[in-house]
Amino acid sequence: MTSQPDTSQPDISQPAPTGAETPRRALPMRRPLSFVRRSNRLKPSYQRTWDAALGKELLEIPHGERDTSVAEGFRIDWAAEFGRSAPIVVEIGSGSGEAVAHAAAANPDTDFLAIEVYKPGAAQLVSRIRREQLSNVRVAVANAPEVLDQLFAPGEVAEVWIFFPDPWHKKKHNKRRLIDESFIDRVARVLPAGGVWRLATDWSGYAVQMRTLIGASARFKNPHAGERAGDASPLTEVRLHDLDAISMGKEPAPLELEQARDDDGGWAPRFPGRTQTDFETKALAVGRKIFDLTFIREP
Ligand SMILES: C[S@@+](CC[C@H](N)C(=O)[O-])C[C@H]1O[C@@H](n2cnc3c(N)ncnc32)[C@H](O)[C@@H]1O
Repeated sequence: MTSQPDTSQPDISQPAPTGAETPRRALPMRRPLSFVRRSNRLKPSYQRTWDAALGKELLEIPHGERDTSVAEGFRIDWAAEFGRSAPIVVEIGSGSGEAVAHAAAANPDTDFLAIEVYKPGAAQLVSRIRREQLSNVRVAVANAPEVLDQLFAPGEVAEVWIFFPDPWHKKKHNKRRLIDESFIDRVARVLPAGGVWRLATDWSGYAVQMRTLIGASARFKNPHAGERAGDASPLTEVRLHDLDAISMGKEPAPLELEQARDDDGGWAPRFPGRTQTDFETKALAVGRKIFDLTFIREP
């Protein structure tokens, strides 16, 4: 079902500028995509919903050279789009939108933008939004780094959520991971001081990468630094039994307690606003552990 990744894309490896004085800008550079291009074909019923929602719940985004890019100069006035001024939560990689739809229904005073490149997933979300008559969600089918750069002014987003980003767990694919230094700068730009970045992953290597990279950024603070360390850390448990290998049906190579012990911790408690998606349910069913992280934008 999957085709070869499109590598003819803008490189987004350069840090985006940050700070209240920083304007929006697009970065036409080269970097591997964090997603593999899959079939965009929709079932007829979803196609009908898609057509009806285009320009309404489904943002009509003019694309550049790729169908997932955002055309240079395209902007959205969010207050006009939602018909009000309310905090905006951006969920990146929404999949079929279980989490964002659930959160939008529970938080009618907050506006939500779901960003997803996979059209059939976005179509499911659009269908859900219409079925549940949620007026506070919009869907952007485009590459998330470009959406952040071009569609938001500095400090315009109250929270950024990324739950279960594609793990790209093979070493040779690690460079495709969405969360790297340049992406951290992008998120920092759109959040105001005190803004919140919530993440979750079921892949311990990616969890450590997030904890290390974002934790090292002067722009973010981990409000749970040092918490859930040692025996209380999910990382200790994963390493001790090599749960990642077991969950993939591979021969485990468990570590001795001394090497397995995660003395750093820093894991957040499960964010109560994050509903359990099918994706997480499947991960738990094969014995994977979930890592939650929260970071606060520093002034
Ligand atoms: C593993 S799925 C998780 C879906 C959902 N968050 C959940 O918990 O069920 C990751 C999603 O991120 C999307 N994605 C990956 N890179 C993206 C990007 N650069 N921009 C937008 N979506 C992206 C993928 O298409 C995929 O649907």
